[in-house]
Amino acid sequence: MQPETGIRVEGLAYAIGPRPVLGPISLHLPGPRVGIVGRNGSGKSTLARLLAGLIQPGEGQIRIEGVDTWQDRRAAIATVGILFQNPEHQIIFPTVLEEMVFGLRQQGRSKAEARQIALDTLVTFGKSHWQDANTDALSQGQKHLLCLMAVMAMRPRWLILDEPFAGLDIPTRMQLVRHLDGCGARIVHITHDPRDLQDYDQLFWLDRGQIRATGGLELLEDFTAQMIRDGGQDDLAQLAG
Ligand SMILES: Nc1ncnc2c1ncn2[C@@H]1O[C@H](COP(=O)(O)OP(=O)(O)OP(=O)(O)O)[C@@H](O)[C@H]1O
Repeated sequence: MQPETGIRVEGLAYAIGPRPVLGPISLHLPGPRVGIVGRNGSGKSTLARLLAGLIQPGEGQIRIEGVDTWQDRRAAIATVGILFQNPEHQIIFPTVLEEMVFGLRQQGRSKAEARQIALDTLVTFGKSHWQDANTDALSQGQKHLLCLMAVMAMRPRWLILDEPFAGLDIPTRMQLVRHLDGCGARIVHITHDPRDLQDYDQLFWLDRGQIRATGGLELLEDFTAQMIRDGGQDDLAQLAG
């Protein structure tokens, strides 16, 4: 039998209390680059966390390269990494090297091996001089890059990006895109901003927890047109039930 490839989402649903937040959805994301676009509150972060195996599906299953990301956590941390919108939610150690070593230790590597891989990764990114830097003293863009380096040190086959460029200026964004393009992982990029997905050809539109459309770049035009129509309304006034 051929090994399973890509991301398979089957009957995935998630609710918070009585309130359905996502799904049920079924998808096959072959990669290498998948874009998911949706409005605020459409369920993007929930989907990102489910894909990375950080929260338990209410119903259904997610398999990435055949690994059930919730059931098999050990295999999952070798298969999928996630970058959050806010690096402050990811960085917990006082120095760059310690931050990078942590995930590798979680993968079961020895101290010496984890340290060596972290140092090698810093060399690959041209950032060896960062190893003893204080993480608190990094700029927002530098914190994003540290998170990317820390996750790439773990050599995931897939990287889930949850609005990774929100709040970054144009040069910082361009530099991060360059690093991402060269990182070698397959990517699921989840965002509210269609401009982030101009180079993506497998696109999905997430709307109120459901997949509203699937397609190529034309999907971004439809999404933008709908967003402009929504902008003419006052749906911010509606509170979630
Ligand atoms: N802890 C929570 N309690 C209640 N409702 C929640 C909670 N977390 C998320 N939700 C609701 O679930 C829905 C999906 O949230 P999610 O954060 O996944 O959306 P999103 O598309 O990432 O939003 P944004 O773009 O604003 O970050 C939203 O309607 C949100 O209000």
